[in-house]
Amino acid sequence: MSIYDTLNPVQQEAVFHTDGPLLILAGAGSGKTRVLTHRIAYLIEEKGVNPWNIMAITFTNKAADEMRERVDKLVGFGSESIWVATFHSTCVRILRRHIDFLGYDTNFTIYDSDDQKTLMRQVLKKLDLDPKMYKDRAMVSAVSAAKNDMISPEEMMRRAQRTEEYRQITVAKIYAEYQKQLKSNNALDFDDLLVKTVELFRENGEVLEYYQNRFRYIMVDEYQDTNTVQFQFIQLLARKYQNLCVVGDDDQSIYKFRGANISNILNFEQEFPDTRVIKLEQNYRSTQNILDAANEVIRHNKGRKEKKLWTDHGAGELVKFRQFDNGYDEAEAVVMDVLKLVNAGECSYKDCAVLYRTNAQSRAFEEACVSHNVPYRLIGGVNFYQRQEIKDILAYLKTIDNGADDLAVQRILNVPKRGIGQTSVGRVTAYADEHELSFFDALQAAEQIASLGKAAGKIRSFVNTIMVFRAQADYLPVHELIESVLETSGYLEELEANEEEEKALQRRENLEELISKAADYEDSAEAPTLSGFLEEVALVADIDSLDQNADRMILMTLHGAKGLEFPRVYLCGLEDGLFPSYMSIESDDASDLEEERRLCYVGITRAMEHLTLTAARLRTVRGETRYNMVSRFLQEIPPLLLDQKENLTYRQWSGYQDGKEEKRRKQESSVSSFGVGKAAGAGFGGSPSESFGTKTYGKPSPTAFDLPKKSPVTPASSIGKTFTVQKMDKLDYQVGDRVKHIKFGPGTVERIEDAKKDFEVTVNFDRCGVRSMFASFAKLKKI
Ligand SMILES: Nc1ncnc2c1ncn2[C@@H]1O[C@H](COP(=O)(O)OP(=O)(O)OP(=O)(O)O)[C@@H](O)[C@H]1O
Ligand SMILES: [Mg+2]
Repeated sequence: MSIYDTLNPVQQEAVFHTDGPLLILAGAGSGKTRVLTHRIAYLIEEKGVNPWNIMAITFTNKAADEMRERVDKLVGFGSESIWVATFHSTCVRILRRHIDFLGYDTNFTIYDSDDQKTLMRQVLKKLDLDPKMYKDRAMVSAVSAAKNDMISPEEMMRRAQRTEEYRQITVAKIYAEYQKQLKSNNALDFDDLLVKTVELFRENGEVLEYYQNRFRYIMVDEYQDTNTVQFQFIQLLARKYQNLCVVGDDDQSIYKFRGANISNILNFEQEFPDTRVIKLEQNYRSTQNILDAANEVIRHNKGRKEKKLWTDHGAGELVKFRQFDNGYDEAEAVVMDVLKLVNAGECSYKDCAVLYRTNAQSRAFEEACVSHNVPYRLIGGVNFYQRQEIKDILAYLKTIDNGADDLAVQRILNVPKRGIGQTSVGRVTAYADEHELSFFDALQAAEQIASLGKAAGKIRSFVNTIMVFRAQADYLPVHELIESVLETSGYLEELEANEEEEKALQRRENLEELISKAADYEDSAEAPTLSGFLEEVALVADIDSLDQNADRMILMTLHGAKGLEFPRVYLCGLEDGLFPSYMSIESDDASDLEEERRLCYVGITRAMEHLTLTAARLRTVRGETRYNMVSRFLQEIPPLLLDQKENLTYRQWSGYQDGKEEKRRKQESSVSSFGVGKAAGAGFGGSPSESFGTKTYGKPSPTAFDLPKKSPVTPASSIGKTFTVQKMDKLDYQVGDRVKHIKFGPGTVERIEDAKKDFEVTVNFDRCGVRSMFASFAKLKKI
C-alpha cells in the first residue's frame, strides 16, 4: 500500500496535480494540510523533483516544523533541503543575502512590536506631535496597515494631499519619518520584511529570477490569511513556472486586522487563469455533533461560499455547555474537569486545550492550574521574549552584534545604573542627529560633546564594556557570551540587590532559560553566530513553543489555535461583549462581527471528540466588571446539539458582598432571553443545588507560586546548562536550625530537599510564615 492510498480520491487528485496553479478550498479538518505534505512527498518520490526546488509556506514556525516532520516521515531522504518556512523567515533569509541592493546593510536588526512603539514615540517627539492626538499604538497600526497594502510613505502622502485632511497628511509624515529612522538604525519591522523583499524582487530582475528558478514548486497553507503584500510576494515568485498550490478556507479567515485580504482567494483565479480548483468535503477531524455545531454557527455569515462538510466519525457526544458566576469559577471548573479526567485515565493533559478570545482571560486559568498543580503551557500572553530581563540582555547582544540599533543601545545605556541620565541621552541624540551618526557612534565620540561634562567618562566606560564584549563575541559561544554579559555588566548584581527575592528568582530562571535557548541554538545551527541567534529569536512567535509531546494542558487564544487539533477543547468566555467583542458588535461594519464568527468556527473545529463551551455571567475586563449575556454564537447552535438543551442551567446565585444584590438580581433575570430557565444545576459533575457567592481568589499557596522548579518554561534540556543557580556542596545549616534571611528576618528551617539544580529550603519565618526558596538565592545565615 502506498502512502497515497491513505487519501480519499479528491485528496489524491490534488496530490497528483503537480504542474500548474491549484487552489484547494475546503472547510476545517478536511485534510488540506495533509494534502500539502503528501504532495511534497509525491513531487520528490514520484516526479523526481529536487527537494531543493520545493518551497512550502506555513503560518507559524511551529507549523513549519510540523510539516517538515511529517514530510520526513513520508520521504526517506532530502526533506531537509525543502524550504519550509513562514513568510517572515523566508523573507529574512532572502534579505540577509540581498538587501544591500536596497541600501541596507545585510546585518539589519528586526524590530518587534515593542521596539516599534518605542521608535514611534521617538518619531512623534521629533515631529513635535501631541501624543494624545497621535497615539503611538494607533500610529504603528496605521503604518502597518499601509505596508500590508503595499502603500509607500510617498503614496500615502499623495493620497492624503488629495483629501486635504490635516490628520491624514500628518500620519503620512509620521510614516515617512518612521521609515527614515528605521533605515538609519539599519532595522526592519515585521511588515518591512515582506515589503522590502517584494521591493527587491521588483527592482532586481536577476535576484527575482534566481528565486523563481530555485522555487519551482510553491505551496502555501492557510492561504485565506495572506495579505496583499504576501500575495504579491507569491505572485512574483510563481510567475515564471506557475507551479503554485494554495490551500485555504474562507470561513477561517481571521486576520483581517493584519490586512488579510479575502479577495486574494477570489483574485487567485484571475491572476492564474488556468487554475484548477479542488474542494474537499469530508472532515476527518471531528465528530458529527461538533461539525454540525460549527456549520450552524458559520451559516449565519452572509456572502460566504457554501460548503458541505461531512464526517463518518459518528455523532459522538453532545456539545457541553456550562455557565458560571464569574471567570474564576469558569477557570476553576474547567481545570478541575481536566484533572478529574486525567486522574480517571480518560485522557492526558496535552489532549486538552483551553481556547479563549483575549490574552487577559488566561490569568484565571493559569491560577487555577497552579493551585491544583495541573501542568500547563501558556501560548501567547506575555511572550518570553517580551519580558524585561530578556529584552535587556537581547539589547546587549544586539549592541554587541550591531551598534546601529539605537533603540537597543539606549535601552541598556543605563541598565544596570551607571549614572547616565536622560539629559545626557538627549545631548548624545542631538549630537548623533547633527553629525548623522548612529547613537552608538555618538557615544564613542562622547569626549567631543562638551555639554556632557562628567557624564562623558561614564559613557566612555560603557563603550569600553561593549568593546570588551565585542572582542569576546569573536571566540565565545553565544551562551557563554550571555553569561559574561550578565556577570561583567553588573546586571545580575543589580537584579539581586533591587528585586524582591521571588521576582529575582523568576527573572534569573528566565535568564537561565535564555542561556539554554542559546545553547540549543548552538547545538542545532550549522554555523552558529550571534546574528543568527538574534535572528532566530526575532522570528519565534510564542506559538512555536508549543511542544506537542510535553504532557501539559494547553492555554491559548483562538487566533493561536489555527490549524491545530485537540481531542478535547474548552472554548471559554462565550459572552456577548467578550466574544463577539463589543467593538465588533458596535461596529458599523457588519464584516467585523462576521470575522468574530469565523473565529468561533475556527475554535469549534479544533475539537476532535469533546467540545465544551463555557460562559461567565460576570466578567471583569480591565478592572471593569460587566454583566454579560451568553454569546450570540452559542445561541446559533441548535439546542439539540447541546447536552443541556432548552433547560440550560447555571449555578444558583447567592448574592454579592457589595450590597448591590437587588440591582444585579434584576439584571440577572433579564438573561432569560436565551431561554434559560433559572434552575439550579452546576459544574461539570452536574451536582445540583450548589450555591455560592462571589469568591475572592487570593494568590495561590506560596509554595506553588514561589518555587518554579517545575516551571513550565524550563525544558529538561536546560539542566546541566545552568550557571546562575550554582548548587552549594554543603549548607551550613540543617533542619531545625535558626537562620536569618536578609528580607524576611529570622526563622526556623523546616525542610531541605535536593532539587537537582539546587537545594530547596523551607523556612518558617517568625514574621511572615513558611516560605520555600532555593538555597543559593536565599543566602541564609545560621544564627
Ligand atoms: N484521508 C484521510 N484519512 C485519514 N485521516 C485524514 C485524512 N485526511 C485528513 N486526515 C486527518 O484529519 C485531520 C485534519 O487534517 P488537516 O489538519 O490536514 O486538515 P485541514 O483541512 O488542514 O484543517 P484546518 O482547516 O483546521 O487547517 C488530521 O488529523 C489528518 O491527519
Ligand atoms: Mg490545516
